[in-house]
Amino acid sequence: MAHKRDHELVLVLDFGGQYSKLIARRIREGNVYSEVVPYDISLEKIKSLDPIGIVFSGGPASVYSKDTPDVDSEIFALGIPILGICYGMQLMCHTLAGGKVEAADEREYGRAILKVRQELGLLAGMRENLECWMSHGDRVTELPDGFEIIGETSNSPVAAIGDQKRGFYGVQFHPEVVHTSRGTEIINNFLSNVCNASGDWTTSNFIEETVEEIKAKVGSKQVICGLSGGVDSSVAAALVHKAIGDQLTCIFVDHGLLRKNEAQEVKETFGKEFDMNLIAIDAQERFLSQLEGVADPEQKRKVIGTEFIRVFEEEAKKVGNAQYLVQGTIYSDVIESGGSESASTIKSHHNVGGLPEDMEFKLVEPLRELFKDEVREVGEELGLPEEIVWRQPFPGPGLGIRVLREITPEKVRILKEADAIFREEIKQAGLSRDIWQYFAVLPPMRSVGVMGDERTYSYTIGLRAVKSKDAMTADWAKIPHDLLEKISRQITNRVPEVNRIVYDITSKPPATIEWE
Ligand SMILES: Nc1ncnc2c1ncn2[C@@H]1O[C@H](COP(=O)(O)OP(=O)(O)OP(=O)(O)O)[C@@H](O)[C@H]1O
Ligand SMILES: O=c1[nH]c(=O)c2[nH+]cn([C@@H]3O[C@H](COP(=O)(O)O)[C@@H](O)[C@H]3O)c2[nH]1
Ligand SMILES: NC(=O)CC[C@H](N)C(=O)O
Ligand SMILES: [Mg+2]
Repeated sequence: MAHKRDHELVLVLDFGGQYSKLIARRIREGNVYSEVVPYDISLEKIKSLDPIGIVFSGGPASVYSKDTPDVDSEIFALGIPILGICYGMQLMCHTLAGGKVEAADEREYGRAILKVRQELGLLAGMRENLECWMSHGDRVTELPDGFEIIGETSNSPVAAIGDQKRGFYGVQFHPEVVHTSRGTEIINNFLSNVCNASGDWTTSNFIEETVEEIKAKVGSKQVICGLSGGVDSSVAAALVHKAIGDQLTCIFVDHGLLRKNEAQEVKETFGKEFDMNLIAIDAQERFLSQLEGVADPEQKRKVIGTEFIRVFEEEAKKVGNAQYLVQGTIYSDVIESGGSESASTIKSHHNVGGLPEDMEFKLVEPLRELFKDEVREVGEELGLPEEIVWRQPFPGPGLGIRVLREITPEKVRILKEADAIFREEIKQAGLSRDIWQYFAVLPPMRSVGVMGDERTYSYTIGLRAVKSKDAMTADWAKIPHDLLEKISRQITNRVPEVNRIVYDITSKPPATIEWE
């Protein structure tokens, strides 16, 4: 996004955090323009941009290690308010006189309860305890001069700090994620109480601008789109179709790793709802043969990413040698694939980090900067049907990353059956809109059981169900025990290869939503 000169600006310095972009989004939602910039941006550049506030993001490094991302200490002399989040707070304490950061005895991931000690600055107006989301292994043990503690959790005595005079604040938790209750208010407090922002920014019209950009980019050329039936590629296809109409051909690939009956359902829905060219490809055999013997999760993702592109290349030749490929890539795919300079690779999403190096397509990814909930808003505004907009996310590599380790046709078949039963039960219980994503996984293990007085040595199925909004953080869904019991009974009765069911009760972080 171009710098909007005439508006107030808050800069987010990116230390490689998973949520850096989310911080900027929250600030813009608070009506102040914000941009993410690399942490090593020069002081001169900062001065020339004249921000009203600066945020230091989180990041994977530890401030006390060697060669970690840091800042020029002069940044604290510019007279600009600063908010440090997680690594950002630790860096502030490590750099300013008097502060100290050490590895914590106990690491802290997921939910924590913040006790507000002082309703000051960031925490103004927040008397009661707040639910907040943590993801750290280091902690601040000594405060820099001038700072005081304004909030604590049971594991982090220094969970929120401030130096009111200089307008410096720090939080160990992440106010930018939806799982931190009142996180938005904390960010708004920083903007209005600390930076004295007037709030002169409004989000511009995404659809109109994007349609114009697509037209300008592809002109009269032929374009293909990888269409999965999921929200992201449907919204991307609808946007591109709005821009260039019949120049677009959508390609749906059945790689043999789809859910039970999915290929049929996607073809039907799209035939009915969309007036677009659609080609369906049966590529089951080629994907499964490429995946034979591949067990490493990252390797599997790369094999799948490459094979997708090979199929698209073949099809592109048949539709006027199309050189543009539309993908429904969204921001979480990008950041998890290690999409910023100092960010870790969490997993290579097939459509970003899993792409082959020799790919020649020019990519058209109109949703690359958006989060899932924003994509859904755009989908609704474009008038896409509810069953598409609110479809639960399904990863491009499909069951390929839910059969853990090596994939065999038998394992895919077992997982398909168990997963279909789980989804059917959730739907029947009326919970499908309540739970964000729910599915079964097949771990690479067997265990002993007894069925009809006979010993069994069979597969375990893991059930995963989470609540989320944007996939950046997630909490496990509290499915009623009697429903879990029914699901367990149904799966073990109806899928003979399975004798044990486990339910995943980890949040993200520390886990991710998928198991691979
Ligand atoms: N079976 C498929 N056939 C063709 N393209 C696919 C397929 N699966 C994934 N893709 C491409 O990869 C992109 C990323 O997949 P991803 O699953 O994240 O998105 P989606 O399927 O569009 O949405 P959702 O996250 O809701 O499932 C898709 O937007 C699409 O362009
Ligand atoms: O298109 C995709 N290609 C992939 O390679 C991929 N991996 C995970 N996902 C989906 O992304 C969201 C976040 O997943 P994780 O918490 O497992 O990282 C969840 O909604 C996942 O289902 C993928 N989508
Ligand atoms: N999320 C973060 O910014 C983590 C900071 C640091 N790596 C820690 O573990 O404490
Ligand atoms: Mg999908």
